[in-house]
Amino acid sequence: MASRLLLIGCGNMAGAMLAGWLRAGEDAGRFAVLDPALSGTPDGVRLHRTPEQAAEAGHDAVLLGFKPQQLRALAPTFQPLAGPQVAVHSLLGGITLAQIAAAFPDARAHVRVMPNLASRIGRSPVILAERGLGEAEREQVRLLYDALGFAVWQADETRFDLVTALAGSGPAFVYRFIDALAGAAADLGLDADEATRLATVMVDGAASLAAASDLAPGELAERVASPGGMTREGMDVLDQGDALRRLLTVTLRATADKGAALAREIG
Ligand SMILES: NC(=O)C1=CN([C@@H]2O[C@H](COP(=O)(O)OP(=O)(O)OC[C@H]3O[C@@H](n4cnc5c(N)ncnc54)[C@H](O)[C@@H]3O)[C@@H](O)[C@H]2O)C=CC1
Ligand SMILES: O=C(O)[C@@H]1CCC=N1
Repeated sequence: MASRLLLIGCGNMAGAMLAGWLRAGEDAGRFAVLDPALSGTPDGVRLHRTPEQAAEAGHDAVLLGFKPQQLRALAPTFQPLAGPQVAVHSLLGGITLAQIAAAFPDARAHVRVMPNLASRIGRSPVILAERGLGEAEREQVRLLYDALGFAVWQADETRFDLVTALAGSGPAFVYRFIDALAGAAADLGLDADEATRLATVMVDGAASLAAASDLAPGELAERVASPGGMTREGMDVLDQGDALRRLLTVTLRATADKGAALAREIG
């Protein structure tokens, strides 16, 4: 990995990544944070309040963890932190490698990174794209993000908004599903807290089983639905007119389209 990584903006997402790296046993001294709004950082992680403080401490890579809409306004302030010895990594949803490179033209390499909040527990997919890394450093970067779950290069950057919708935004859709399932059970008579607890543990177990199994999710679903039994009745409701698939197609399209819109906004 880059030996010293400066996280510029460390809110929900970069904070989850930092927690994930420390949980994975990375040395806290390798990380520093630049975020004027943060009340503190984990033990051993330096917190800088100004770019000047951060510049003095030094780093080999920066990870942009603020909002995409802030890129244009903040880039000039942070350009001195992204000189020819530094690689710029970006979490900014929708923002392309070309836009990151245009904002930080002096940096030696640029990496687009799409994790999700499960980074905190080392169970996030992390999608990567890059410009300017050598072969050996590509592997070091992959290993850095692999510590947060499962990191993979996406060679075709035109797919990045779609993988963002699936893997980065995906947890929000799963949480909506859990809420809806628990809410439905509560509407049908179950205690609301019990319904939420059962739905959450069920989704955790079902997802873990799918991840550990050689069987495709569709095949696992068939194994749950005993012939002539209860589950098929419910699956038929979800499958009617491809209702669930159609809903998720619209959901992913809207999410990915917003990525393109954010990129257009930046120009
Ligand atoms: N929340 C998520 O699950 C995911 C978020 N992302 C990306 O991560 C980025 C951050 O999103 P969140 O963490 O959700 O937002 P957030 O609002 O929780 O974090 C943003 C952080 O940036 C800091 N910040 C604002 N202005 C700053 C400045 N001038 N200098 C330094 N720091 C500054 C804020 O104090 C805050 O801590 C976005 O670009 C988003 O697209 C990517 C994948 C998933
Ligand atoms: O909502 C967002 O824009 C970010 C990108 C993926 C997840 N959160």
